[in-house]
Amino acid sequence: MPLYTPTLGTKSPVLLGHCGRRRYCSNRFLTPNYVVGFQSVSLLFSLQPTTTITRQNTAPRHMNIVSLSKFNRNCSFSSSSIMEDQEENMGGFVGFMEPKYSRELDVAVRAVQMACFLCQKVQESLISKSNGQVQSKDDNSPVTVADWSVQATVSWLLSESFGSKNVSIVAEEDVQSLCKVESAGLLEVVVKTVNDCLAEAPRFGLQGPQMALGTSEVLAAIGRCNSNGGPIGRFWALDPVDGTLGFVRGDQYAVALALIEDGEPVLGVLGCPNYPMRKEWLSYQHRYHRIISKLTPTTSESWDKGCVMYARRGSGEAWMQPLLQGQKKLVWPNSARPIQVSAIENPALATFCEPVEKSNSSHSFTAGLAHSVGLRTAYKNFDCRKQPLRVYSMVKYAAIARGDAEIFMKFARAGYKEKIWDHAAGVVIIQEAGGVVTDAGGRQLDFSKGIYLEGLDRGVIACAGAKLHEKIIGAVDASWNSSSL
Ligand SMILES: Nc1ncnc2c1ncn2[C@@H]1O[C@H](COP(=O)(O)O)[C@@H](OP(=O)(O)O)[C@H]1O
Ligand SMILES: [Mg+2]
Repeated sequence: MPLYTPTLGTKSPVLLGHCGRRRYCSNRFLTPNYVVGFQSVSLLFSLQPTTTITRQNTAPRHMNIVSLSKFNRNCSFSSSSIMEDQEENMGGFVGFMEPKYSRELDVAVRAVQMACFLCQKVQESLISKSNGQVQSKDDNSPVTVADWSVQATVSWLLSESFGSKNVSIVAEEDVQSLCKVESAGLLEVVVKTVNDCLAEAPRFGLQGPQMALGTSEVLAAIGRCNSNGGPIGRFWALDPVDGTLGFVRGDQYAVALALIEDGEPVLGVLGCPNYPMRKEWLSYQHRYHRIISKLTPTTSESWDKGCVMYARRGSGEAWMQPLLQGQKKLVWPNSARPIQVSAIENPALATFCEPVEKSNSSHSFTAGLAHSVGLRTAYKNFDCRKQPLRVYSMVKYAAIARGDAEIFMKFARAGYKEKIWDHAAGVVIIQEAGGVVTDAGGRQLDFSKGIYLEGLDRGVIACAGAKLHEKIIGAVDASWNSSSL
């Protein structure tokens, strides 16, 4: 049986079990059925799957807590001993039983952590050097540096981890424009940015290159992301910097990575470097966050920490871990905690979010919907006008998954085709956190038709629960014909 060995440190895999929907082992989220796992695997095997031993706080440190309430048949077993520092919380996957895609999820989360680290550095220099005056993406601007560099870095890390022959990636940037003579300066900065980031790989539990990558290797890594997706086999969908406008404005943006197999997203990882811990701060500009952070003592839960959310299809769990700070080393599970959608079902109590730019989604149409179902809206900035929560990028998906908002709606202008990398990671995370994501016709988004969400009916609707979802779908049907969309 395959044995998953964590990439971090010299310690052995963890012996915690994962057992179906919402039964994860975590000190903070204990479920009733636990057994004590011992270093002796034969002893553990001798226990019946239904055996229940209540967890005792006095359990010796060399023991671990293993939930055997339901063995997942897809799991495999490892005979390795226990990591003490991983006892606290498993953060989504484990070594003792190895659910499918464990290794892919491990590498993806670490790679997104690194990508966020890279983006933070670029965004920081953007804000400090340009005083907010930044060029658009097409003009060899610093944001382009982040886009290219994240794509190269993630592509290189995935290829190193799984072998380039086994890795197929669909991503936003294509390599041609970077190969032009006039892009030589930009390419130089990208190569440096990628190497600076990859030099930190061991800190994130991944292997970096032995020598700095040359220009051709960086271009090759970017160029490898040329898959067209499709219905068969496995590919990664990457949006290196989602919410470009948010990024250049020093506001919200996300790094989104999903693994799609046979047309279905099976893993979703969303890095949200500016995701505030308080939802009210989502609609503030970055500069307000900076002021607030100076006034508010920084705690481990502070807004500027940023986070990575992730989920595996069918696990019934979604997780959030903070971004790695300073020079710290990523020790799994990196204080991960489970996240869940909000329990609010009453539209009058629900908050809805949507894109900041009305060119990306019709604000007037969603305002009509909000009114017709009686949605509450969030207060924006300091002016107390009632507004929905308008946030750049897939951070909106993150807000639903974490329970900070209940509804996300996007209705692009007619003719605009949504791309798979703008949704795949968020869909898995929301669904595993307990939410619902469909098009406005109530159908699952179709990730099997290439790079676009072909056949999307009108718009995307994500909700914390089925009741809210049903109401929104009904409201769309009722008002669509009279809309200008
Ligand atoms: N006219 C349009 N209508 C709808 N979506 C658009 C659009 N133009 C760009 N987008 C997509 O919307 C994403 C940003 O989402 P949001 O508006 O929610 O912040 C963009 O991602 P990138 O910023 O990665 O290009 C892009 O994929
Ligand atoms: Mg995008």
